[in-house]
Amino acid sequence: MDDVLQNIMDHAVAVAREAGQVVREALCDEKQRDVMTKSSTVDLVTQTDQRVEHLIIQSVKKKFPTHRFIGEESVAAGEACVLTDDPTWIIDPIDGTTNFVHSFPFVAVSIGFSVDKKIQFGVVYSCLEDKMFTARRVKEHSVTENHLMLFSSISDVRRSIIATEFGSNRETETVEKIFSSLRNILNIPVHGVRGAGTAAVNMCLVASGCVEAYYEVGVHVWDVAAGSVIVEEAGGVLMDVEGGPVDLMSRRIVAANNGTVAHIVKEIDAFSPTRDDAPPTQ
Ligand SMILES: O=P(O)(O)O[C@H]1[C@H](O)[C@@H](O)[C@H](O)[C@H](O)[C@@H]1O
Ligand SMILES: [Mg+2]
Ligand SMILES: [Mg+2]
Repeated sequence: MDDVLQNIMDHAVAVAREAGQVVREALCDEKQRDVMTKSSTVDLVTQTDQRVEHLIIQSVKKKFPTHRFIGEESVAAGEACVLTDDPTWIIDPIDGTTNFVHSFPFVAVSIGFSVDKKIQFGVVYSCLEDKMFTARRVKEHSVTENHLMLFSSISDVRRSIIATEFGSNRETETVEKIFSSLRNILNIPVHGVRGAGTAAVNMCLVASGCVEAYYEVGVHVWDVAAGSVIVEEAGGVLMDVEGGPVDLMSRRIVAANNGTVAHIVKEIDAFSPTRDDAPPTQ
């Protein structure tokens, strides 16, 4: 199985790079950044998101015809978001669509691969930085192209930088919760709070030791599937925002180094968005 998995992972890296090239070219063409909206007026999608997801799925289907898919834009188009034991590609064609639309320079292609409901490997290609992050759920972990993982050993949360995002839900109660968590964390006080505008890149920042923790409520499984392996294989931990094991379908995540995770979890004003795998409402 090892060689088989490596073969699949090599394909994921190659197709992520190909997809990244499409994204880079699309950035120079305003038409390809024309905005449509999904769950709210600030939940953006472009024809490039759809095109890149199609490219990835078609490329994988040719090589691995029995594999299944959970893709952000396919789910938006009505496909079910159900993780089975079958080999499944979990795809976010453009993580950071708002960044893409505004040319804010952090945009990633994120691909996680799951078997038996466990993510086996993750590939995050931060395509404007041209950084490829990969990790496989075995002892080995690697970040190609010299982007070494330098995991943070800071255990004093007051010396940390915490990454988070504001998401795309602007309901008053949600915004209140987001600011309540942010206020608690700033008041620790931490050195700073940052956000790259993409969950996948934020998780790679944790794996690289650039930030000590990343948390968000409202993410989706395609935002965090790949990053989850990258963080764990770098030596980090994943947790639910109220402590306990993370559930990638729950839309809640903390990814952190060991020293700060407990402190961050204490400060988050948690809430529970509708799960990714909830049956559709009629
Ligand atoms: O929709 P895309 O794929 O760009 O992903 C999301 C980000 O990854 C979130 O962290 C972020 O908070 C946003 O919700 C953003 O939408
Ligand atoms: Mg995303
Ligand atoms: Mg996306």
